[in-house]
Amino acid sequence: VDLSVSVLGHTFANPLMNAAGVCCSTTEELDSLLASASGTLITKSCTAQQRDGNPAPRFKPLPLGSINSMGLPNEGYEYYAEYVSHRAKGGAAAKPIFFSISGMTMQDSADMAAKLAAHPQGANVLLELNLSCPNVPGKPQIGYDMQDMRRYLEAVTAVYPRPFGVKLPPYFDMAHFDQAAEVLNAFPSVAFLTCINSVGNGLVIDDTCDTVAIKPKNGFGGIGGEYVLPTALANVNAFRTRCPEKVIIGCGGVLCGRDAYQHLLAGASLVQVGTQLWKEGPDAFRRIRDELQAHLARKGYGADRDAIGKLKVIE
Ligand SMILES: O=C(O)c1[nH]c(=O)[nH]c(=O)c1Cl
Repeated sequence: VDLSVSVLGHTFANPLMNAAGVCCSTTEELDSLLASASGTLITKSCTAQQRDGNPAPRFKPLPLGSINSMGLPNEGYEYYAEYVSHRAKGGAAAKPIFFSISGMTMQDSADMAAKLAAHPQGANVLLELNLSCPNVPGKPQIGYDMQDMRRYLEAVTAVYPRPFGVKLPPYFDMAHFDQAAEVLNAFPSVAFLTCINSVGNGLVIDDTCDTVAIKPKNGFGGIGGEYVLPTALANVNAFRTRCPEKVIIGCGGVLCGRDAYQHLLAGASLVQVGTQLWKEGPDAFRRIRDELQAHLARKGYGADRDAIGKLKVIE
């Protein structure tokens, strides 16, 4: 089965990649993804300057997923810009690299986007603008404020001439799907949507000691893993149908090849792996890729792209 996917001006050997934030904060981690069976990779969401992030414990793996309130720890924009200078390749050896930006202010995001636009490897980098970090105390999610989201996209499109994408939070109401899609469709250069970021502000309790699992925000943090697959699939499909000109990247609840297949059916062209990558390491990509390949073959598909958006409803 041909797993290659050609979207956004690039061809990927397969649709799998990491979710921003997981196994992608340092050169070593990023190189481990580059060496893995993933189709491509994305850098940790960066801010203008290096950040330590929230106090630990700030991440906990769980039987059915994970909770995190990292607080945007990252090495700063220049570190990741330097990384893509050596690693992003065009031409035959292409492994285009996604670059996640999550400025502490709109101005910071616009400034970093302008720098990325001028980057020598700019044509081999795909910007994913993070509008959905749920874990910086005092900073409400941009993706949940439609006017804020519009202002952000106006500021970034004013300085970033290339097609780019946004990392969206999960929405849970049809009216919100409609409102968000209306804003996003007003920006043709927003070429892809990554659905979803973690389900914000869950609370995990360790009842052996009657205590919350993580320290920041009195234990409130973003939920990932098995818990979120139905919500992720709904968001992939909702934006697939509302934004037909945009590419959808699925993220959320992918543990195995069949989960990735479900994201394709829902309308995703690429599929990100977060919590399961954290638990299993980059070898997860070979396993999930082979499982996806086997599943598509069993279903009689010649290529994974033939499955994209093929979800049937009950008439
Ligand atoms: O706390 C984080 O660093 C974080 N954690 C998430 O679950 N999603 C994000 O976009 C970010 Cl930026």
